[in-house]
Amino acid sequence: MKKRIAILGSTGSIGTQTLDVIKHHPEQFEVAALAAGSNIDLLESQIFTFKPKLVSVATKELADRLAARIGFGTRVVYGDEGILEAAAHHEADVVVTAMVGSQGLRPTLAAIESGKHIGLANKETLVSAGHIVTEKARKHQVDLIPVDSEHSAIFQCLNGEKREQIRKLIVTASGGSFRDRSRDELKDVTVEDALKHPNWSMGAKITIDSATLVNKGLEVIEAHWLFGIPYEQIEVVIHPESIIHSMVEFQDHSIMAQLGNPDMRVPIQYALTYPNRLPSPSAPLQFGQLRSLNFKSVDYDRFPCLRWAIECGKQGGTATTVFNAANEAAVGLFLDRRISFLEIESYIEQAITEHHSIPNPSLEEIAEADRWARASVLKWSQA
Ligand SMILES: NC(=O)C1=CN([C@@H]2O[C@H](COP(=O)(O)OP(=O)(O)OC[C@H]3O[C@@H](n4cnc5c(N)ncnc54)[C@H](OP(=O)(O)O)[C@@H]3O)[C@@H](O)[C@H]2O)C=CC1
Ligand SMILES: CC(=O)[C@@H](O)[C@H](O)COP(=O)(O)O
Ligand SMILES: [Mn+2]
Repeated sequence: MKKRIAILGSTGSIGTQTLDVIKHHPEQFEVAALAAGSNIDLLESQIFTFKPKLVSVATKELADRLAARIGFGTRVVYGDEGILEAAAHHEADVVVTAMVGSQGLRPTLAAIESGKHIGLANKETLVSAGHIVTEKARKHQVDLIPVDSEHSAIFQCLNGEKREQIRKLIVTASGGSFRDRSRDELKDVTVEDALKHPNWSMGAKITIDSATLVNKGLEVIEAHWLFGIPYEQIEVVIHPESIIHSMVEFQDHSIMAQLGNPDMRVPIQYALTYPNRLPSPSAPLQFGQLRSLNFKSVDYDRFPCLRWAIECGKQGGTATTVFNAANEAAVGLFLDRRISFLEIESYIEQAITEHHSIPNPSLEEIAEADRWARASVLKWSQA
């Protein structure tokens, strides 16, 4: 029987690559539901190709325009309710969370409550509310299968290993668009400069996060929640080639690594086929053409956001919620060219400094902390 997939964020980088994987294995997968924001042109062609039962878009106006263009086979819904409906669609077995930001939290929880296994790309949900998401997944007995390349690598390295025998997780970082620039050289960098990731082609927000190393901070927190490993046992190492996607060191100092070309279709496909594997549309790694693999330790003064993320993770409660929301707000302002690149860091620092973390927060407390951080960053940027 085919596995039925719902994708939240089908028109983005992860969403389109998920559909590419599905297209390569029509005998294995079918699409039950898609949710997008406002790119209804692309969504229309996805509906034509994959024939989902339900699609969701951001607004009623977009839904009406889309419904007028397509036939009757696909129901069109919209807004917050629409995406929740897509997340909980009765014909979906696996939901791929490929939206950006903590707005993915409620749909992810809705999918878990409906018993769907999660292909988790939307790392911000775990950063914002890791204890709630993981506890709900445990209660509903659903798998949180990582899509993020580092976490997929760790997940693959851990196959069959005992958690208590892990010495540490080693998360690799490319260093992002500005890895060869000093802090002084970062003052006047442009949005275009920041969007040039050395190895990966990704959506705008995560590409900026890579440049500040916020992405690596989010990933350390994500690893903590996904694998239940204390922060003290998670190390970040700079690996400029992005060929080793991450590693696990065991008690006996043996290290397992997962390697491959930087192509997200590999971890996406593994999340869909787990525990099995299928041939991949990605290009295989050619060792003969690899010149070298390099590593160096992180300079936490050069990249303070990574240090703050780990500190917030150790603090727990709403500290990571605020770290994440302040970053989302600041990156949005940077992409809109309303603040400079280095101001992203300043606003994150201000937000985590002013916030008093609430331990073991409820969903409402998380929503309130998230709102506070966004509103504060906006206010500070206008002062
Ligand atoms: N890109 C990558 O390689 C990787 C991404 N990730 C994570 O995956 C997630 C997605 O990233 P990425 O694919 O790069 O992001 P993109 O910006 O490329 O895509 C975001 C998607 O979310 C959709 N969206 C936006 N607003 C809404 C809304 N209100 N309701 C429903 N859908 C909405 C967009 O729709 P539309 O365009 O139609 O408005 C789009 O489909 C992020 O959490 C990121 O950190 C993790 C590892 C790698
Ligand atoms: C593809 C992926 O998983 C991204 O999160 C990627 O890891 C970004 O690379 P860096 O954050 O290491 O620059
Ligand atoms: Mn990653």
